[in-house]
Amino acid sequence: MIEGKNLYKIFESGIFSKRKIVAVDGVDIEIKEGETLALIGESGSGKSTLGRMLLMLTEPTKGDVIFEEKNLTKMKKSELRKIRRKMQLIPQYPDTALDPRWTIYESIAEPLRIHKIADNEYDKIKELIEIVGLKEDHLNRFPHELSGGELQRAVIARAMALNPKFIVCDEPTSMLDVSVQASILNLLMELQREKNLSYLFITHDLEVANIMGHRMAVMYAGQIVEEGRDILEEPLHPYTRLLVESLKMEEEIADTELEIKKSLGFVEGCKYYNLCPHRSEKCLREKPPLVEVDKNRKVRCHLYA
Ligand SMILES: Nc1ncnc2c1ncn2[C@@H]1O[C@H](COP(=O)(O)OP(=O)(O)OP(=O)(O)O)[C@@H](O)[C@H]1O
Repeated sequence: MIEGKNLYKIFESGIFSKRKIVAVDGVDIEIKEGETLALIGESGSGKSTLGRMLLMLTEPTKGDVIFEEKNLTKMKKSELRKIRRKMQLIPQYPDTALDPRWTIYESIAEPLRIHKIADNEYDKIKELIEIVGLKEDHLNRFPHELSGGELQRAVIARAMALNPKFIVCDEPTSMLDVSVQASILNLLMELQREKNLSYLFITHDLEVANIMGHRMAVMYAGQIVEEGRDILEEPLHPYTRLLVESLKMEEEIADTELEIKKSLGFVEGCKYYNLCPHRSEKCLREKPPLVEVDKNRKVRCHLYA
């Protein structure tokens, strides 16, 4: 469905002495219909640049992008514009994807208007926000009046407006709380099942990559160093092995910290519990509220609650 062949992107920076940055260094990549390829790698390894090249938002320095058997790199701008509606981007920061001066309704309506779609615009938009789990009431709000999770749902609704076939999800949940993250990942998986979407899912989180990806590709310094299924169970490249080992170490550290906290009775309750001469059972179990003892003084202690 979409393929990148021998893709390179070389950026030039600096005004006087031009410095070349090889962001993507000869990548071959293929994503099939209904498939998610999870792309992992550290910051600066070229993941976003590769994603943007597949969408032709960043022009490749060299190489080809083939989408539904058409070579996008050889297309005229006018032809490309028609194809673009089938390819969308869900970015890391949902607030940058929506105009802060527009209501959510206007933001979702914009692509429909540009592509002159939907006679019954309101019904179409209402249907879209219901699909992503928002309510009609959200439509008249501005982006700053929505939570991070709601905002990302609105961005997904906008991306879905033109019935895309391929979506680059660029760290779509990394700015969200863990509980909200899970619901957005579930929504993306549901949409994929219903609409047979293909995703390039960019993340630096191995666990998220493992949940989302049918296959995984590991990127390092602009190159794909390992690709395939079950990579985390049996990593081959030394860099992938290092990533998997650090994940295991992080999990072990988190488990140990939790055990220590539990043994100290610190999981909930008062942070000063261990040292406090006035501690009680309640202090161990319940986090004390910050109470106003008089007009000029507040204290976080159960003795005053
Ligand atoms: N427009 C640009 N001009 C110059 N250099 C750029 C540009 N965009 C990206 N780069 C450089 O290309 C390299 C790859 O950047 P890219 O954003 O693709 O990495 P990434 O893996 O997505 O990182 P992150 O996870 O932090 O988003 C980096 O060295 C970056 O500084």
